[in-house]
Amino acid sequence: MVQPEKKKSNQDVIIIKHLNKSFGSNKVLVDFNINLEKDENLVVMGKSGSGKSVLIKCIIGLLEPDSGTIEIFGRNIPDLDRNELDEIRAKVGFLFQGNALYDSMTVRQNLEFPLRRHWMNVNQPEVNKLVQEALDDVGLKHTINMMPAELSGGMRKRIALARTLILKPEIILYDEPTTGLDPGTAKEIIELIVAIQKKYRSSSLIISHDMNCVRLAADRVVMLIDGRCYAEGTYDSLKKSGDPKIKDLIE
Ligand SMILES: Nc1ncnc2c1ncn2[C@@H]1O[C@H](COP(=O)(O)OP(=O)(O)OP(=O)(O)O)[C@@H](O)[C@H]1O
Repeated sequence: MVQPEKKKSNQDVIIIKHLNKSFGSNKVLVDFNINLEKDENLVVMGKSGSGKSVLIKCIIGLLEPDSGTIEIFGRNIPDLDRNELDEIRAKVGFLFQGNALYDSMTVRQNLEFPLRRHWMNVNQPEVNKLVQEALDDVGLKHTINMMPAELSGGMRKRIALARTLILKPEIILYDEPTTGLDPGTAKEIIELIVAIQKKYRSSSLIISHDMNCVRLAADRVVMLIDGRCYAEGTYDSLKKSGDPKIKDLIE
């Protein structure tokens, strides 16, 4: 097993300890431990069916772990009630794999939606400014009055990212952000993720099995193998590993 490298900072925004989650006899997460440091892009890699989605669902409180703790900003997610979870969700952006845009709403209405839900006191001029700024961040100001169906797959991903960014989240969780995109568009999305992290100094946890995403975006990589954090390190350090399970995943 590859040992963790020396840590960059002591500020962890997510700390997951001894997380266990099974479905019947299927042990998906087994004593799983990771931390997300402030200002880093952490990629969690794993094969199909390894438990990446289960992990992200536990983090956002959609699935209840069997045991273990998931601390975000010092609050243990499984202990929170609906209102407390909502407060945390306003500070933790989540980019869904399928984007989850509302097809019957324009781009503007999609972006206004989280503001109306979480920042009820914000006035219309401020809403307009935030919508423009979020669209500018993803390079799609001209799509403001378009419907999602009029956009390409890459553009829909960018709009979904703009909708995540509009609440200025301190943490962003990405669920397979490049799935379903052609390699060129996927690379653009990865570059955007890196640019966003630099601009807002946010912390990102990215679930992915896309090697380009790992190579280009990850400050640190965690390998989810057999339900555990099997290895952790930079892409370069893991690439040099002789461990067959690591080689199998990274190649
Ligand atoms: N609600 C559920 N009920 C029963 N089993 C589930 C449930 N959700 C996930 N699983 C099981 O947990 C395991 C991990 O699934 P998960 O979706 O987390 O994999 P993944 O790593 O995200 O895969 P992929 O890359 O294909 O999306 C699988 O064996 C799956 O069948």
